[in-house]
Amino acid sequence: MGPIWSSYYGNCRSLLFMLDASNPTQLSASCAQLLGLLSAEQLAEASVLILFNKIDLPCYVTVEEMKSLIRLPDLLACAKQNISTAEISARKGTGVSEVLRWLQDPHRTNS
Ligand SMILES: Nc1nc2c(ncn2[C@@H]2O[C@H](COP(=O)(O)OP(=O)(O)OP(=O)(O)O)[C@@H](O)[C@H]2O)c(=O)[nH]1
Repeated sequence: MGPIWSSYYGNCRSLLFMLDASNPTQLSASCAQLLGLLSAEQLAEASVLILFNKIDLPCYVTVEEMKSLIRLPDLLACAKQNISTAEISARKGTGVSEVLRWLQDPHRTNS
């Protein structure tokens, strides 16, 4: 779906980017897609929430290691957007209330 994402950039204020925390083999491709989104001019004002999903599944790489592999500290420092992260399990519902709070937070954006 990545090639058509740009059709949805207009008026986008909030961006939820979901990574599969149970499958590190997708990490580099996901990171490249994330960098593309963060560098899109139309998304410069958007608030970004990076979701590490499927934390209920075992994985040989921890979420902290994944954050390091995608160089999250550098992204937070260099991106124009306000970026937050959350660790969730969409299947079990873990962390989903945090995501809803983020979406409803009026201080997250200026508009
Ligand atoms: N264990 C677990 N499974 C999940 C979670 N979220 C989604 N899934 C399952 O992952 C499978 C793929 O989900 P999709 O929503 O189709 O995601 P996708 O991006 O198309 O596919 P994947 O890359 O495999 O995640 C489905 O069987 C979902 O039920 C989760 O948090 N934990």
